[in-house]
Amino acid sequence: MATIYYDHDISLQALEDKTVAVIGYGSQGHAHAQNLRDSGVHTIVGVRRGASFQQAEEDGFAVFDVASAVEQADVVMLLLPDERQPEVYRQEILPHLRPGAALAFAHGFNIHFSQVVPPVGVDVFMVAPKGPGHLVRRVFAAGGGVPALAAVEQDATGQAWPLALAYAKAIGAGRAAVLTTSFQEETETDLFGEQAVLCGGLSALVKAGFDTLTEAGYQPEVAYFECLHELKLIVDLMYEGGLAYMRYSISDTAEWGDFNAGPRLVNDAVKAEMKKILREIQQGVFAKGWILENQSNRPVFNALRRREREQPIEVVGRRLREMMPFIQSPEQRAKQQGVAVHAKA
Ligand SMILES: NC(=O)C1=CN([C@@H]2O[C@H](COP(=O)(O)OP(=O)(O)OC[C@H]3O[C@@H](n4cnc5c(N)ncnc54)[C@H](OP(=O)(O)O)[C@@H]3O)[C@@H](O)[C@H]2O)C=CC1
Ligand SMILES: CC[C@](O)(C(C)=O)C(=O)O
Repeated sequence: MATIYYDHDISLQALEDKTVAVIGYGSQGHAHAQNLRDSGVHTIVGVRRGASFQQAEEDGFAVFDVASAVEQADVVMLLLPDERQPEVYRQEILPHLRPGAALAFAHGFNIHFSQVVPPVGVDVFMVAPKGPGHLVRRVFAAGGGVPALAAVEQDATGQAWPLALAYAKAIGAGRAAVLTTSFQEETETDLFGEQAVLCGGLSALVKAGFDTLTEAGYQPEVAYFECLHELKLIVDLMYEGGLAYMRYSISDTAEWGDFNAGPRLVNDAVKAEMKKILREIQQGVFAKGWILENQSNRPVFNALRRREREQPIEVVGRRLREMMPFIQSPEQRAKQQGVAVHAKA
């Protein structure tokens, strides 16, 4: 059984009189920085000059280049894209880390796969929210929290655990659940979840459903609402009350179809493929491929990203969402709530 901490188990004392430098002001960065500040933690931002730098300044933070932020920090939370972290770490972080400072991560990839090797004498911990950064901020601002996994890789000061837990509480995770884990467990389960279920598995399921309906001659708009739009409404029920609450709300006809069709689709062959994906993650095969893809300037990633944006389901979806002004686009939400939208190429 996991050890789970909640707000009432955790003290913020370990962060008192400390400066946290949030490095990167993208999806996770803006959320951590704003939640920490709202929790009374002295927070500065370190990022290169550009859109994020400007946004962090507009959001009222003292913003510095990475090296200057690190020089001032007791806790350095590394929220750059995983693939950029090793180079920035070597050039702009390691030479400026204070002895006894803490180096923190929101995902274990670079520590687990040895792309970042911290010196002895610093604490190394992780607080990995189990949710997208924009929701880490949105849920916190609404009074809730996104659960997080916490781990300590190196405890040089003897204070790494109270610090990690205090950090988790300050970003709102203690309102939901803070689970203790290891860098290895977080890295492998996170990569598996995003590939097999949350992002890869789900996108492929949605697209396959949309294609099946449109190839059979049904209208793309009908297929979009059936296979993508309604998914959010169904998943909201699962989030609130598990599978049982979703099944309580849907018709008995739908529930009967769920029981019968689900296992035919996600059958032993699919589970065998999931196990293969997990093995590739555990053996470092996925990590190696992703590192090499980045070293060669992302030729495959960029081609796939371009192709995916022009899929028929995306084209019809953009048009239909324009007619539903109550669904805020990322840009509208940012304008209304003053939150950052990090543009991706
Ligand atoms: N996205 C998520 O919801 C989740 C992410 N994580 C983890 O959080 C970490 C951050 O990921 P994420 O928030 O997605 O990252 P983003 O891509 O959203 O943000 C990247 C930020 O880093 C800045 N940046 C990029 N390159 C450099 C550089 N060379 N020097 C200085 N700043 C730079 C960007 O600035 P600019 O505007 O100039 O490009 C931007 O502010 C990762 O470890 C990830 O695995 C964990 C859980 C969920
Ligand atoms: C599901 C994707 C994720 O793992 C996340 C939001 O938790 C990520 O790395 O972005």
